[in-house]
Amino acid sequence: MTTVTEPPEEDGSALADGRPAQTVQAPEAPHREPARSPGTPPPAAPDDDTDEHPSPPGVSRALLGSLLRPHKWRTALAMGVILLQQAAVLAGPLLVAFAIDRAIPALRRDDSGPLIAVVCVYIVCALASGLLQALFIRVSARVSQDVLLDLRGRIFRHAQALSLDFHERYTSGRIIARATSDVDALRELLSEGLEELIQVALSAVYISVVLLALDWELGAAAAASFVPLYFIARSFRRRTREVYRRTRTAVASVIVRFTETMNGIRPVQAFRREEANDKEFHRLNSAYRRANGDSALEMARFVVSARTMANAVIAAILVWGAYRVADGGLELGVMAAFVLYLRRLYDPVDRLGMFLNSYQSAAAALDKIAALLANRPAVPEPRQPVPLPAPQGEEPGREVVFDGVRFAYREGVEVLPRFDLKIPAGQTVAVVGATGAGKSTLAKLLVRFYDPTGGRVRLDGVDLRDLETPELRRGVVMVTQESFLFSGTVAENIAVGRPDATREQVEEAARAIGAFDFIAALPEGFDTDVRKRGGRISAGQRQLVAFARALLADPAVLILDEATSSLDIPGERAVQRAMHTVLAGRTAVIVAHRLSTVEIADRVLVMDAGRIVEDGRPAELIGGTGRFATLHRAWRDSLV
Ligand SMILES: Nc1ncnc2c1ncn2[C@@H]1O[C@H](COP(=O)(O)OP(=O)(O)OP(=O)(O)O)[C@@H](O)[C@H]1O
Repeated sequence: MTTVTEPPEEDGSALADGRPAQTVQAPEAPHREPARSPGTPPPAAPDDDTDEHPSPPGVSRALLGSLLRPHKWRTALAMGVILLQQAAVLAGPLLVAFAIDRAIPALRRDDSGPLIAVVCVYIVCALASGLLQALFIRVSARVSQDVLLDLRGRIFRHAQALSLDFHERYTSGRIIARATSDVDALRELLSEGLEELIQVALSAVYISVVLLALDWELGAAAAASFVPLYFIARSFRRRTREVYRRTRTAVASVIVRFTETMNGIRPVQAFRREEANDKEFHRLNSAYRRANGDSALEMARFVVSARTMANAVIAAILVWGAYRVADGGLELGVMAAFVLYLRRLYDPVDRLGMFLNSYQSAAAALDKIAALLANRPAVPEPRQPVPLPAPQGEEPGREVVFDGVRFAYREGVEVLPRFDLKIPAGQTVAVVGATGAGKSTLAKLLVRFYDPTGGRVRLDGVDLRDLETPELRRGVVMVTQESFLFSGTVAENIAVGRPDATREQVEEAARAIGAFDFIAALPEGFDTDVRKRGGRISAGQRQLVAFARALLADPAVLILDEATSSLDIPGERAVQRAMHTVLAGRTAVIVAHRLSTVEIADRVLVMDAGRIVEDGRPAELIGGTGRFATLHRAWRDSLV
């Protein structure tokens, strides 16, 4: 890869043993950055946070069901509690009616018993309502927190297990958006919205029953007013579906741009991209604001229509009720209770609006999350795994064969038209060629980041597709050009290659590679945290740590996607020596950028447009008249 990529800052990822773990280092940066000016974050995603596989109808619901199912008893308990709580709250107006129509006349007859009784019941109801509300909040909060914990875990595990192919198109910013702002939208629904809905729905049912019991004619008129309210809510839901989707997409774009700019902060500053990035960020941020504004406008419309309708109903019932009281057909206390209940019936209209707001937002978010979770790894686990044959001899190396391999990243654009290659066990092959010739693609197929579109890649005769991931991971290891450090200590970073390694083995690997001395000189030696001050190590030292990792992993096949960043001469020598150690006895493929590296190879392959155009021992090719000889001569002349 000849594009000069900045060695990335160490990621914050904790040491994790996830797929694709065939690398002892992180997989390559999620997206290649082909033809774009340096410092510009990738053009992907900002306006197109559309999922290639939108979740089919019902998938979001199924996801929600699967999240709630394990908590069905606690959910039922929360429902029971809120039912009782609402009963306690709604007893209030009934008690007022009783006090007016029964207790006060009784007091006039010097009988204070009913008033004392009604006051006692009122106090008990108020206390019970408070306690039950607290219990409901506790139970429902636990359910919602558990659901969110589960969901965040699913997103993380799933994204980590998806193949490189997925990560190259989805971008890490979008995954972060799914796991943060989308999960947050669901949290709002679960922790606040659902409580609102349950309270609104229950109080509507209770109040309707009480109203019907108080006076069935007025009650029926009040209940009938739900019909237009239902239609108003339905039309709000329909109209706003698109607006809320737009909001989710817009917030994802903002997060994507933010994370990508910060990840590439060095080229951004080096190429003075700040102003251009500012403008672009402002555009995306404004789109987010517009989308939020649109949803707030729709909310306002809903609340105004629902409130107007509710007030019209209350006014009509007041007039009708007043006539009936005047006629003596209705007691004044009943009329007062009726109006109080009616107020309570329509007061939650705003809360219904809040619920619909969080519901729409959560539905759009859940849709996005479900679409992400619907992605299947492009390199699936084998149905009937085949074990690798027992190693022949002492050396770890195994034979690698590319057998009629064809490969295309995109349909119709073949990068490897037909590729045949046999690498005997223990051989070190250096692959050279112009940029875009297909060298890294070859490496990616060998580590099974992708499966070939035709033909097969075999390791000791076994198709890579038939190998279980742990076996493939043990057998083939790739050291990518970014010497990636996970957060943790230097020792932990080396042990990524073999998590069960002892401290002695870790130190032994470092010693063999020639990294022991500089690690021992760090403030806390092998226990130095690579992300803390003093733990920062140079690019060459990172490469040595990466080699120690690979040595400890002890794979049969090692792929080195060589770094292009130039090291100083002593640094380069140290890396070369380490390379000798780590390659000994293994089958190795080096995507070589330094011609000095080629000299340590047993064989050189010159690639052009996905084909091998020269193949031979370094000395043979250098002595010949082909492309490699020309290239080598030019390099040697440049050294003089
Ligand atoms: N993820 C991808 N999606 C689509 N096309 C890709 C992808 N990765 C590589 N390509 C294309 O495949 C071809 C081979 O790329 P590859 O990275 O294998 O070349 P390379 O020889 O390693 O080049 P370089 O030395 O510049 O890294 C190029 O045309 C490249 O644009």
